Parts: sequence; structure tokens; C-alpha cells
Amino acid sequence: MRILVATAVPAERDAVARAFPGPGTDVHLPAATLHHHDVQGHGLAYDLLAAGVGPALAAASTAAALTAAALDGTPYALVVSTGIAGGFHPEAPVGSLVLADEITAADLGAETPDGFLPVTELGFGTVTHHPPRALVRRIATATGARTGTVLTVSTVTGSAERATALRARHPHALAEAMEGFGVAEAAAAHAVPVLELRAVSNPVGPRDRAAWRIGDALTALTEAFGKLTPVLESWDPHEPHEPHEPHEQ
Ligand SMILES: O=C(O)c1cccc(C(=O)CC[C@H]2O[C@@H](n3cnc4c(=O)[nH]cnc43)[C@H](O)[C@@H]2O)c1
Repeated sequence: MRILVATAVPAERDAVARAFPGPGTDVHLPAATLHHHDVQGHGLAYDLLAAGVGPALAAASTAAALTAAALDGTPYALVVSTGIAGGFHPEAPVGSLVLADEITAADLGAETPDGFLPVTELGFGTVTHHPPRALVRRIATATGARTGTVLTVSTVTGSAERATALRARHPHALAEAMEGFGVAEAAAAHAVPVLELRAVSNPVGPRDRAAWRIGDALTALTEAFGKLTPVLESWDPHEPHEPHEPHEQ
């Protein structure tokens, strides 16, 4: 089973790679370079992709890798968007793991005098993707990740007011990052299921870049991916999808 893991930057990709034994191999594609790891004896192959920062570049790079695999006749069974993230206080503290049960574009829409309208209310597209519920449950149990909404933003939140406004619109949001929705859009175009797993490096709120605990978050990411293989090994990508249940408000 082939799994595509999309991070934003090479430091996150390398943190994931440290979960696997051996050096891996690089595969150069048009518009994307994959770092390939076969997990011996488990029938799993991971392709790690530093897909770029922000939803647009992440979507373009992920789509390039998905298309190459499909044309090759060895399509991916799963796409995982991963990396560091901001965590909403107090539910997702620095160093914790968050696994998305919803991946939501938080700033894709229009501002109106009455507030923000998502694109769906303008009659376009989608703003949310849902990872497979049963798989989310199993991975959360294996890794200790909290489950909830992970927001995708194009602008990192830098004030308490913005953090409060986002939580008011998305009461189940645990974290924000900048790529998940883009990666999920590319996966959906190929009808491939998607996960988003994040390690919290900073609180969502007033900007204090010097306080980001990137090293701790990258270590948490390596540990989480070390626990993923047995779960994915026992996962049947063809198992029927449990219907999505909306969060209770
Ligand atoms: O400087 C480094 O060593 C370094 C190592 C790993 C990652 C980075 C990044 O800057 C990654 C950018 C990436 O992180 C996500 N992120 C993290 N915190 C937030 C946040 O509060 N709000 C939104 N996004 C966040 C995001 O996905 C960025 O693409 C640096």
C-alpha cells in the first residue's frame, strides 16, 4: 500500500523520515521530489513530500505526486497532511498532537457587513473535508492525538481577537496550519482518503515567533509516525466509510 505524506517544509519531512529505518531514496518527478521509504515486512511504502507552505502550493505539489502515481499504475491509498501547527488554548497545548476529524478552510469566503461568509454560502465548492472516521479513531488511540477540526489559514493568526473569532466560528477547532485543505482538495480530486496529523509548536494567538517550540513539535511528529505503521498495516482502504456525523454544538 502506497501512502503519500505531505509536509510544508523539508524540516518537517525529515522529522517524519526519522520514524523509518534506513536512509530512503529520492525520486524526482516533474514539479515534486519524493523521499521514498519501504517499510520492510509491513507491505507499506511511504513517499514523503515537502509540498511547500500554504494551501495553493501544497495542493499543486500533492496533485503532481498523485497524478504521477496514478499514471504509473500504482495509485496512493492514503494522503497524510502533516507538520507543525498552532494549537488553540487550552485544548491543544504546545507539544501535543492533533488529528483532524474535519479539515476546514477558515478564510475561504467573503467578508460582508454581517460577518464572514464561507464560499459554500456563495454557491461555490467546499470548505471542509472529512477523513475516514474509523481510521481517525484508531490512529488517535495509537498516538494519543486529540481529535477535532484543524483549520487551514492563509494568514497565521497573530492576535487574541483573531483567535477568539476563529474559535467562535469553529467551536471544535483544535489547531490551525496552512496546508491541510489544499492537500485534501488534491486528494479528493483523485478520490483518495486524507488525514491531517499535526504537532503543536505554538499557541494560536498573539505572535511570538521566538517562543515557537519547533524542536519539541518535530520530535512529537517523529514519535507519532513511529506508531502509525501498525495501524495502517491493519487498515483496509476499501472498508466502507462511516458517514460523517456533524459535531454537536
Ligand atoms: O524554522 C524552522 O526550523 C522550521 C522548522 C519546521 C517548520 C517551520 C515552519 O515555519 C513551518 C511553517 C508551517 O507551520 C505551520 N504552522 C505552525 N504554526 C502555525 C500557526 O500558528 N498558524 C498557522 N500555521 C502554523 C503552517 O502549516 C506552516 O506552513 C520552521
